[in-house]
Amino acid sequence: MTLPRKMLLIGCGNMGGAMLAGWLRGGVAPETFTVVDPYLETVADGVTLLREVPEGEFDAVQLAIKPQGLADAVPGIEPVMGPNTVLLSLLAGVEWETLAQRFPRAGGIVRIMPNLSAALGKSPIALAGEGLSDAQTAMVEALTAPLGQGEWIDEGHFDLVTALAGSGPAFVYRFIDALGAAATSLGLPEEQAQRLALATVEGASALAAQSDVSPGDLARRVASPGGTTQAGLDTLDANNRLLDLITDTLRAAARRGAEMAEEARRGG
Ligand SMILES: NC(=O)C1=CN([C@@H]2O[C@H](COP(=O)(O)OP(=O)(O)OC[C@H]3O[C@@H](n4cnc5c(N)ncnc54)[C@H](OP(=O)(O)O)[C@@H]3O)[C@@H](O)[C@H]2O)C=CC1
Ligand SMILES: O=C(O)[C@@H]1CCC=N1
Repeated sequence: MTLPRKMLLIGCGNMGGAMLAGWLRGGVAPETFTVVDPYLETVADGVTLLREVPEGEFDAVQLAIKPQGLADAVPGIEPVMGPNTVLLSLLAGVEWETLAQRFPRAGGIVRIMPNLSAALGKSPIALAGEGLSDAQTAMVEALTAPLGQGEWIDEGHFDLVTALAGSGPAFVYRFIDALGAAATSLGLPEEQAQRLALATVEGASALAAQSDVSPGDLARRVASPGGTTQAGLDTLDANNRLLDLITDTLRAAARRGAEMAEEARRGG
């Protein structure tokens, strides 16, 4: 494990903040981190908070700003890059090649796609990069370890993996809401319905994560033949309703990633 000695975090909002929380929770020394964020008010003890990119050398620089802010941010960030600096980019859609053109002096560039569960060390983390030394690869993998399950992927799959694993929590949160709202519309008090919906999804996903059988088999275990669950599953599965809806959902998210790649390529 070769964590960076000094790491610059540019942008510390929803996702950057979740990652920082995950690193600190995982025992990474707070003194490792310098955060640059225009309005963030506080950071954990030991972390340095700045308004502007400082001078100096960093082993790793993480970009966690909105993709649409990249063009404006580049001039301020580029000077901190050097042959010993690995750039990690969370920017959805923005391709490795676009980053390489914007940051030609970076010693290595990696696209990284976690989700908000990084704060709990439970995020899938997709990684894509090329030309990294063994030491740089080891550093990136050491950084992902406290946040969850790192996995190198083909960059051609990045938009789809972003839809699945980056945006995915939002789709799950919608499902929890729908479970509760549906029960409310059928007569259960709202607060009780929401509480039961959340507890059900929490328990079901924890069991699925620990189980040695597939989610499909678990669903079959819940469903007694001719019972209540089967009646519900038949409704979800009729004409592939749920599968088609989720396929359309991932397709729309991935397509937006491809559009954002194009916008970034054109300099947006
Ligand atoms: N949210 C998520 O679940 C996920 C997000 N991502 C990616 O992470 C990135 C960040 O998303 P998210 O955290 O949701 O966005 P947020 O808007 O919550 O966070 C971005 C932060 O960066 C700050 N910022 C903006 N410009 C600069 C700058 N030039 N220098 C330093 N800080 C700056 C913003 O400040 P201010 O608001 O004051 O402008 C804000 O605090 C995006 O590229 C997104 O694609 C990837 C996976 C999941
Ligand atoms: O919505 C977005 O564009 C980002 C990428 C994945 C999650 N949030």
